[in-house]
Amino acid sequence: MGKLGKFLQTTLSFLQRHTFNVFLMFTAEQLKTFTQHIFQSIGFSEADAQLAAKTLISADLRGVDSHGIARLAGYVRLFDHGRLNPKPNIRIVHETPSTGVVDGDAGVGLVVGPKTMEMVIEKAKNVGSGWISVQNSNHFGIAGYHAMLALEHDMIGMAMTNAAPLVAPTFSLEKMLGTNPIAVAVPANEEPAFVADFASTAAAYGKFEILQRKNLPAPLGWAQDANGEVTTDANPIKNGGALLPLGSDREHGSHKGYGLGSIVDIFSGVLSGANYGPWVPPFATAGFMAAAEGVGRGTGHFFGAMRIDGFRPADEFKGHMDNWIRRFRSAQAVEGKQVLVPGDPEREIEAERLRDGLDLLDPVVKSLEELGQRFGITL
Ligand SMILES: NC(=O)c1ccc[n+]([C@@H]2O[C@H](COP(=O)([O-])OP(=O)(O)OC[C@H]3O[C@@H](n4cnc5c(N)ncnc54)[C@H](O)[C@@H]3O)[C@@H](O)[C@H]2O)c1
Ligand SMILES: O=C(O)C[C@H](O)C(=O)O
Repeated sequence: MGKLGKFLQTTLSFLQRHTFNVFLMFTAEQLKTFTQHIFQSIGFSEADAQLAAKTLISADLRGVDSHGIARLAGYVRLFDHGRLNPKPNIRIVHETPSTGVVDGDAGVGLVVGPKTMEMVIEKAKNVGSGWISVQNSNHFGIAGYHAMLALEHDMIGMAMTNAAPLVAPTFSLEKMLGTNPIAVAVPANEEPAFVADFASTAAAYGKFEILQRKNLPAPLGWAQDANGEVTTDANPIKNGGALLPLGSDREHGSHKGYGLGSIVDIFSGVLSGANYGPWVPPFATAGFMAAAEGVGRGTGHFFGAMRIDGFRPADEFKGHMDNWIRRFRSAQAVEGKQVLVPGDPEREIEAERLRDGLDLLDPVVKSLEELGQRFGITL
């Protein structure tokens, strides 16, 4: 199709959406194809664009709306600012049989992550476990996607990353850490896997972005203002404030969230030679693109895989995981509630969204339409 044809198609789709308001449900496949084409438009190979799209849309499918296609424009902004290499040479630069450092060559973490997971899984196959710290990467989306890649190999998977400094450690007025998530995926047999995947802060920054899109305040305990006082500001960073570690304040255990976020930062940044703490380059948050002078290279991640049969026969372990999961789910619950196991909510949403498609908020659709117009791609 010529440029004019593409322009007309994109414009028609825009008019249809806004005139009849009928196209707000999307299938995951539709979003994946659109995302792949956008990544190809900025120079990704077809295979890398496909992989990046699969990683990104896994968030939308799992109900993690903060970290899916809503962030696509952000990744393109990284490219526009010269921070994202569309054709990276992702390679091990230092290793032992079980450990190593990968240089992400300024690629997107959505691709660096799964490729590094393949390397840790290979190491685990050979020597029982594999651990790789990554330097010179960019934002990798949801940590859970990467950790879960180990499951089909009867391995426990782990993934973590450091991120833009938006978080004030306990008693700090300065933003020193990212929202630094941790994911651990553990296989079971009859039951679906245990997948814990969360930021080391009271909430991921993406949850603030959702509140901003909906024009809603933030719950108390998520952020502090410029003076270190509690705030319900859904845009605390713009106004000089900061996000709070898991626990929110010292009395409720923020020192532990601060500790967890620091462990992630040290494993991902200091161990690999990436930037760490306040030097981690910003992601795509509007207005925070300029990278502070670095102490390392790019953003850092940390990945691990452990072979279950390095500990005990895999079937025996997975049988006990089934038992663990069932017992926790059947714990007596408070009125009107049910005890869940990490991974349960996302799996339920994924089944629904695969069946019914998924809805996107208007500002997200608008950002996709703008990308579509720019690159002549129809959503
Ligand atoms: N790439 C980055 O820089 C970055 C930074 C921060 C967060 N993230 C991602 O953002 C996403 C959201 O993070 P978050 O901190 O907002 O997560 P969250 O607070 O929504 O917690 C999600 C986790 O809690 C579990 N869960 C939810 N309800 C539960 C219940 N009742 N019982 C037991 N478990 C339950 C879920 O299964 C999941 O493991 C994650 O996927 C994370 O990896 C990425
Ligand atoms: O947005 C970031 O800088 C990090 C992360 O994706 C988050 O939502 O907390």
